[in-house]
Amino acid sequence: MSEYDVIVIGAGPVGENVADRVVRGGLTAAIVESELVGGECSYWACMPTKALLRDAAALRAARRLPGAAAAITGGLDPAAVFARRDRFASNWQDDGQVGWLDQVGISLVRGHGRITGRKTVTVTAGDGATVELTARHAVVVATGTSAIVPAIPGLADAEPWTSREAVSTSRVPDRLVIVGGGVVGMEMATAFSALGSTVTVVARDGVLPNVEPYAADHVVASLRQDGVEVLVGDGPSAVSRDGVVHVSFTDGRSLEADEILVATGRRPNSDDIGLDQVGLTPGDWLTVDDTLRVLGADGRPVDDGWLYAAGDVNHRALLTHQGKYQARAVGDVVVARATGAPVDDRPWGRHTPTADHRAVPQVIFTDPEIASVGHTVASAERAGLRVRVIEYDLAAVAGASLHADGYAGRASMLIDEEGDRIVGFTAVGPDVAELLHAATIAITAEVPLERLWHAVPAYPTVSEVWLRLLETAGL
Ligand SMILES: Cc1cc2nc3c(=O)[nH]c(=O)nc-3n(C[C@H](O)[C@H](O)[C@H](O)COP(=O)(O)OP(=O)(O)OC[C@H]3O[C@@H](n4cnc5c(N)ncnc54)[C@H](O)[C@@H]3O)c2cc1C
Ligand SMILES: NC(=O)c1ccc[n+]([C@@H]2O[C@H](COP(=O)([O-])OP(=O)(O)OC[C@H]3O[C@@H](n4cnc5c(N)ncnc54)[C@H](O)[C@@H]3O)[C@@H](O)[C@H]2O)c1
Repeated sequence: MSEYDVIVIGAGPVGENVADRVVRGGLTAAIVESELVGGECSYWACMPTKALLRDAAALRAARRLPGAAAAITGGLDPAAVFARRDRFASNWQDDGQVGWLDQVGISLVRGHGRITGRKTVTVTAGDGATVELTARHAVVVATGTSAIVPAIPGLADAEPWTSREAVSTSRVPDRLVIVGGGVVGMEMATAFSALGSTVTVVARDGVLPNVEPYAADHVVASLRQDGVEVLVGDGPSAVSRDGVVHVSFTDGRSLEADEILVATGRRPNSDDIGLDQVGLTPGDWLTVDDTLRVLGADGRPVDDGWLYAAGDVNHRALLTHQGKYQARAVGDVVVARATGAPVDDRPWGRHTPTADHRAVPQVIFTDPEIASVGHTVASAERAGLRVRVIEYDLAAVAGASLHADGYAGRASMLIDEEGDRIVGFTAVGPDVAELLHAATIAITAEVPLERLWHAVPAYPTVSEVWLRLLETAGL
């Protein structure tokens, strides 16, 4: 049996950052990992997907400028794209990250972790050997999520790709069907269409339902222009594979493909981590309080509050940067509670990841990109906020028209009618990703509009849209 101050289950980006903060705070930490240190993000999600998308984005950017376009003599080289992707996925080897754990003094225990008692985690290694770890102060669950494969007749037997297979393949299928019009589905449609696949997206419930509809419309129009078929409103009723994949729909239509990718959302990796030991239901998302202590059915921290959950598994925001923000807060609060230092759990306090509720930034790396933070019109309505919507055509911004010929895009901001502060921002257009952090700062810092008026965007940059939005708002 080994004893540590803190045990973290899951060495994805979130678990690694929790352990790092704990060790920086002077405590000892062990991290348990059943696959690769670095988690989904490093090997099968953020990094490799963005590597798959980046070459095509650079090529499109050059094609939008006549002089640069004249220099392009060939198309995308899939083998070179896959080779660069392999580098960004560290060739699915975790020695680099293991070396970092060692360097900062975090103990790695390889194997599957399960809670087997109060502050106790039993780790089962690949060869079946077990080791029992106990925590003096806290156990933090950071086990992430896995792809959902929906119960469509024949789908599982047809051995569909999930995001893992799509992201790690070195093969471009001639015809690719993507089930799901969410973020994974639309990014992969963008990537594989550029790599040369004929892509059909089956977006039963619409495309990118959580962003402003105008932004999703821009992406759909652009994908359709590139030959991607986007089917909205119907889902597959049956799937089979006999060399090729056959997809049937409820209205009698059917289509054939060489590969099928399921991108229909995520489920928490919580089915086999011993949740029953603390009175919770295996397979559920973990509900947490504002310092990320796991809550029981009675709404109170389970046991006496030694169990925490951070990252995807608590379902607050399924994004790496937001999970790492939670990790910094939870690592620090565990140290504070262990050492008797003050806990700052007020909204926006040091130990409270309040931005999860107010200002979650996201970039969707489609063509065009979508950058958003805070509320959309729909989410503001659901939250009962009265907002004023200000929109502006990005094509009318000097910096945007210089950036690319035929620049098409749009930006909007939502102003809280009562507070006169921005509570939401969305932009869609080529290379809007880097516009986002200004909006994130404006929202988290609750900058009054009359002060924002003095933040002058440089000319001629795409950021000049800020000035245009403020002018449109009447300032
Ligand atoms: C295709 C795709 C693209 C994405 N792109 C982006 C993006 O561009 N930007 C962004 O911000 N987010 C992106 N995301 C989301 C991002 O990947 C997740 O938000 C992030 O990985 C969550 O980190 P995590 O540490 O909570 O979980 P994970 O990264 O899933 O890590 C959890 C770790 O826990 C381990 N584990 C699980 N159970 C156990 C156990 N019982 N014992 C031991 N170890 C265990 C797992 O093996 C894994 O290593 C993307 C997701 C997908 C699917
Ligand atoms: N750039 C980024 O930030 C980025 C990139 C990829 C993923 N992610 C994160 O990963 C998470 C998971 O993404 P995702 O796209 O897997 O999930 P998602 O929940 O965003 O989208 C899944 C979509 O599949 C649809 N769907 C479900 N069942 C279906 C069926 N039977 N037939 C057809 N459609 C069906 C849903 O209506 C939904 O629109 C997201 O929450 C996102 O935040 C982020």
